[in-house]
Amino acid sequence: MTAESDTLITQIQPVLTSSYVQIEDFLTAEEHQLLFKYVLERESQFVATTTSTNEMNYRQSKVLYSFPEFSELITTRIKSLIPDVINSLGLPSFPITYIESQLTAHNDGNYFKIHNDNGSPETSLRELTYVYYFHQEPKQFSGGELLIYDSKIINNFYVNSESFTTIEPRNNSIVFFLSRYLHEVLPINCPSQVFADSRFTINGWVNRAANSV
Ligand SMILES: O=C(O)CCC(=O)C(=O)O
Ligand SMILES: [Fe+2]
Repeated sequence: MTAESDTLITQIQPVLTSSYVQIEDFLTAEEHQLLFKYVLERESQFVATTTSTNEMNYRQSKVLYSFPEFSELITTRIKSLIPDVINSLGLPSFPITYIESQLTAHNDGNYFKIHNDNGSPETSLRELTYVYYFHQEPKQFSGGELLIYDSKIINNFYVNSESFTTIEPRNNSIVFFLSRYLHEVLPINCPSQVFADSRFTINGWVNRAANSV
């Protein structure tokens, strides 16, 4: 196919607007405080993140993969919100098998470039992405907005359109969106570079049953 016909196809595809839900006050003040303390005590257990494609310079942040004391609380609460979230996003309901979770810290200069969350065989059952944001008050970083791109379908693939929605990583809020949406985390500016001043998240994926569509 020529570059010219490529351009033509790009131009005629309709833009599919991405939708998302952001819910404030996801944890109680006490839970939020306990979580923050828990994270600070485990700084040494955080490791550098990688991506499933192992591409260089695609993602920079730290992650804690095991935090049973909180992952249980978070996933239980997410399960109770799912019917409302699915409704708000205008999705048909789907059978949920399991919910993944990880805990990340973005500090000065960290970022996550444009990607989707279910593009490989191991991740193809991820239907919904959630991101719970928490940080120290007053906030000690700027940047780190989440951009969710609108889509177009080209040659049977979802690709990002140029338009996007900017989401503020608001303390104690949780965001839900479709895992297939292209999204990115803009670079964080955290002048102190102190771990406690990071942009923290508990984020993960709601997986559907293998035989559901
Ligand atoms: O931290 C965020 O806002 C999004 C993180 C993300 O896209 C991911 O972990 O896949
Ligand atoms: Fe993502």
